[in-house]
Amino acid sequence: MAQAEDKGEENHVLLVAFSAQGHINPMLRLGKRLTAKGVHVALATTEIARHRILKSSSTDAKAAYLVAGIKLLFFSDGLSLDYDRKTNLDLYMDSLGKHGPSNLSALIKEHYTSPKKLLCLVTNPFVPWVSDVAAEYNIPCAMLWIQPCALYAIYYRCFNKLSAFPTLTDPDMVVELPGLPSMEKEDLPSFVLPNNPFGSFPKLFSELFRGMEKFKWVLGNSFYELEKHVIDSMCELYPIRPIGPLVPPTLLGLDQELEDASVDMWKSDETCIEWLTQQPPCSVVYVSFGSIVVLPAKQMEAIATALKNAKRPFLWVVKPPEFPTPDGAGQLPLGFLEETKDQGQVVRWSPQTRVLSHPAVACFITHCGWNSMLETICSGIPLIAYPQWTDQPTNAKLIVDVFKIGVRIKKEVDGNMSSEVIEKCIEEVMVGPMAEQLRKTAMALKAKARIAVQAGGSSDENIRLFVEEITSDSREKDDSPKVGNLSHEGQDKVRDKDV
Ligand SMILES: O=c1ccn([C@@H]2O[C@H](COP(=O)(O)OP(=O)(O)O)[C@@H](O)[C@H]2O)c(=O)[nH]1
Ligand SMILES: O=C(/C=C/c1ccccc1)O[C@@H]1O[C@H](CO)[C@@H](O)[C@H](O)[C@H]1O
Repeated sequence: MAQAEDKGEENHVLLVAFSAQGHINPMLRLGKRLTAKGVHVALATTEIARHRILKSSSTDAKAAYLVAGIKLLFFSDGLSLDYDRKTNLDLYMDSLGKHGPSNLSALIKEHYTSPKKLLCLVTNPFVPWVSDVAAEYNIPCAMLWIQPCALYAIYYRCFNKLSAFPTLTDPDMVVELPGLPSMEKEDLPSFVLPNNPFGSFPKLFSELFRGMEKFKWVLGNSFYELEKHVIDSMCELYPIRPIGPLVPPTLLGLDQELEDASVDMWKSDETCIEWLTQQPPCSVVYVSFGSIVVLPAKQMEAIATALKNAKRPFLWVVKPPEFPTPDGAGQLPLGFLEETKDQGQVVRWSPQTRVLSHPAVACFITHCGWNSMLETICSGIPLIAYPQWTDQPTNAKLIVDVFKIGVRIKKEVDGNMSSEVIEKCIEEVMVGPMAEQLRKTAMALKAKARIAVQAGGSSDENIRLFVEEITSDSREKDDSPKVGNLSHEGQDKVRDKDV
């Protein structure tokens, strides 16, 4: 097994990621941007990720430990590999918070001849305790915020009690925050609502956002031109430096960088690319709810009926639930595959970034996971939002009212979606003046994303600044938070490159 021994070299950064598909990959892509600037990078995550990566046979054993020059290291979250973490979320987060720090600390001792060789640790929001491990070794700590900067601003204000949020006595209040549109309760992240059933997340975020001084840098997986108002709104509080979008280089037109830094936790079904190639340009409705969401049977039925009635080619990712339940959640309605065999394809896991950038794909029905959204923005196609939990409701609000690149499936009063509403949304984004406008806006955002990551673009400049600061000798002399963005002057220069 390859190990992250430092072989006496200087300039190491250790990234620490929560073990989820949508958390590890943006961290790896940040790692790749750092290695490109001469930094040695390793990524530590929990054993459950190793287990999943090895099980997905598209990743061979060797690749499971080395990705685009980044070494992967694993530590235990204190639970057995077959434990149902998703159903017992609070217990999982508790165990990770209890066992993670000492196990990560042991990993650092084991893999680095001297922790002093580490320029910094970079963590993400679900493992905020990494900053305490960094402090134990006197290493500075950065956080990669892996959701929109809007979510960073909302949580910061909510958990520092800087603005009013819904309560049990006033559950329907409208939230007004600088740099963001007015938000009703269905637009807010589920973790700030009084009926949120997962107590571990408000506890985790409360500790994180009240102790932000532990992070010398906050980097964001977004780009300035996408979220400028909300990014600017955080300048006076605790600034966030956007360095994204952290998506595969092929989606960004970075042709000189062919290799992506990512892992697959499930084996993707490549046959759908062949199928897409047989479809007319801009005709296919792509549907996926990401790696975690499992839709109730009733909602699966509504989507199935809408796709059938829309009479358009579709590609639907139906990922079998890890722990199936007798109520049919996450399962296709009986007979659907047979009835639609000439109309569409169903796969268990798709090569999503290749799908989104395929000329046959017209739009994406999505749960609004932030990685999926960034990948779609970089592909320049419109979205149909059907958010479920966590950041997704706010991401849906951004799609419709801020980025203006999609529509949202409105829920019925019982909280379900009707097949008629889904079908209407499909028509809205496929044909007519609204569809045309959405597509135009989506293409313009795609162009802005590309400019942000190119040499001299806003995100590239923020990465350059970060590397300059972590590698400069200032560590001993200056421990103050380096949380500022580019100077306004610098930001203005970058802004002038707006398309
Ligand atoms: O069939 C699929 C579905 C999803 N993904 C990838 O899985 C990630 C999902 O992350 P996201 O933040 O969108 O949602 P999550 O799965 O974390 O809820 C994205 O990078 C997708 O490209 C994929 O490769 N194939
Ligand atoms: O937030 C998660 C994963 C949560 C999880 C998984 C397993 C057990 C407990 C919790 O994943 C997604 O991350 C994306 C980036 O933060 C986000 O945009 C998506 O909405 C999440 O689904």
